[in-house]
Amino acid sequence: MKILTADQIKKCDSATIENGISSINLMEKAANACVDWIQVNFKQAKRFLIFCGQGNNGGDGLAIARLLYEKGFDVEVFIEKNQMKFSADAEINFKRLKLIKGIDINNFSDVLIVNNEKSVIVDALFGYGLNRELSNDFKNLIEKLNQIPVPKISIDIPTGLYADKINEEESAIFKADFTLTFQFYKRSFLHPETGKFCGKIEVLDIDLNSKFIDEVKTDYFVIDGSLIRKIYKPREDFSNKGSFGKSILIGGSYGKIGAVLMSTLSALRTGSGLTFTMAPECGNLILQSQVPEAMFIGVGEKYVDDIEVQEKAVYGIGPGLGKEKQTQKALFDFLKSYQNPMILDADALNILAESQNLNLIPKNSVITPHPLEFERLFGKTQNSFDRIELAKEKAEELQIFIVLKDHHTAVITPERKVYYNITGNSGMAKGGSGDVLTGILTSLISQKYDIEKACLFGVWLHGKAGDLAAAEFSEESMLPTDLINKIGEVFQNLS
Ligand SMILES: NC(=O)C1=CN([C@@H]2O[C@H](COP(=O)(O)OP(=O)(O)OC[C@H]3O[C@@H](n4cnc5c(N)ncnc54)[C@H](O)[C@@H]3O)[C@@H](O)[C@H]2O)[C@H](O)CC1
Ligand SMILES: [K+]
Repeated sequence: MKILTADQIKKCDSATIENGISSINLMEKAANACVDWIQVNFKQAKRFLIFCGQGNNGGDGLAIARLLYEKGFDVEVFIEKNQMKFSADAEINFKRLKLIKGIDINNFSDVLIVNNEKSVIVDALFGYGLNRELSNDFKNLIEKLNQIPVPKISIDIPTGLYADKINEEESAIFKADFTLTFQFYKRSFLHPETGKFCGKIEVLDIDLNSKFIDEVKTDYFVIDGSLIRKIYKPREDFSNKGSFGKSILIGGSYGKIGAVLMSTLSALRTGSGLTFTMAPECGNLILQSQVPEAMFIGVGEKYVDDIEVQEKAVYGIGPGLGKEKQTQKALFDFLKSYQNPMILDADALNILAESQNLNLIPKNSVITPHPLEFERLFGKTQNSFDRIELAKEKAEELQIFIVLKDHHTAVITPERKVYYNITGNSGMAKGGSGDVLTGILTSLISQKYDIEKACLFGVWLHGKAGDLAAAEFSEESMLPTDLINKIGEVFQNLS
């Protein structure tokens, strides 16, 4: 799914309106989509307190108020009465609302303490039109609303957030439990500093012009299920273990054998035909007993001191590797003698960061840093939006894929495209999750998935398996090994 800027969404609205539907009917459609969702998800609610701005986001709110009232809910509307300068469509909806006797129209300043547990606050103050910091009046209102302990729904965007950039520090932002957004994810929903205000996101289809959406150029995408269905290749009949590639997972050191073990198991569960673990001898017994399907290649006693080059294999290097001098030398010797794409993770990235010898990374390789590893490799940035911009530069310069791990992991391609993943949960923020991802990616690439597609599929699969593990064990209790055991269920649901 494409992600558009506020400016592009505005153009998309115009293209939709030019092609038949009037702007007031488009607003009605948007409001109806919200009300349909609210009716299903807030059946028990009695009273909706709807806060409306004067632009089209406010217009949506005014229409939602009318429609909810018609469905039998109690509705109170809050507006800025002292200075009413509605947009044309908001004005029409305001007039329609005034005709209804049963809806109280209050001033923002009339908001009282709401302690009715069946009340819901709806934020329709500003949407993608926000283009400067909020005035103090709005800031105070938002701070007051944020304190009220009832469920909160934002229409299109939580007020105070921009669609596509980060806020100034200390901005007031409405803290939603649910954001009902029209047609597209907005970039701000996907970054940690801003996304935490959105709660659960529901994308509501309002049939915006599909020709415009197909043709509009963007570097930013969300990885959704329909994209994955196009990427997934069911296994062919009449195949053998040689048909599904050879994965070699390199890592482990004394005390950190579990990391490479988890990568190995993940590669197997993702379908790798032949799977090897290249690790120090101290890991042999553990690996052979825990993962008998994998083959063991001993390189060193307590740490990796050599990397063997094998034909037609895909290498995933780094989990539990450590940074011993000999290990560093082994990695550099390997990178100097081997030019095929590989997956580099964890200590392999830390070793590269310390040497700053990043040109040794073979073209089309995949690196999987978390934000701190990214910083060690490429330097500090001010915030996560800047980090993505730097990643685009580096992916292009080095001609590699960067899988930037975060709450919403982003895949950045050498062509500077950015794909945000929306599967996964905070139960995956635990040591070992990254090792699992390395195994999954190595396995998919060894099965001849195109590298970009392997990255998109891999991060999505990882998150999806994590969601299944959280559903069974809770986010607190789920382990990376539970996630590995759910990979199969994700494949079952795909086929
Ligand atoms: N395709 C869709 O997504 C549809 C969206 N709809 C809704 O329309 C809003 C966008 O409406 P717009 O009138 O362009 O902007 P806002 O309501 O967000 O803002 C109004 C207006 O306010 C001014 N402004 C900007 N920043 C500030 C500020 N800090 N303080 C005061 N005033 C400010 C500026 O001039 C804005 O234009 C979208 O989010 C949807 O909710 C349609 O209803 C259906 C199709
Ligand atoms: K809003």
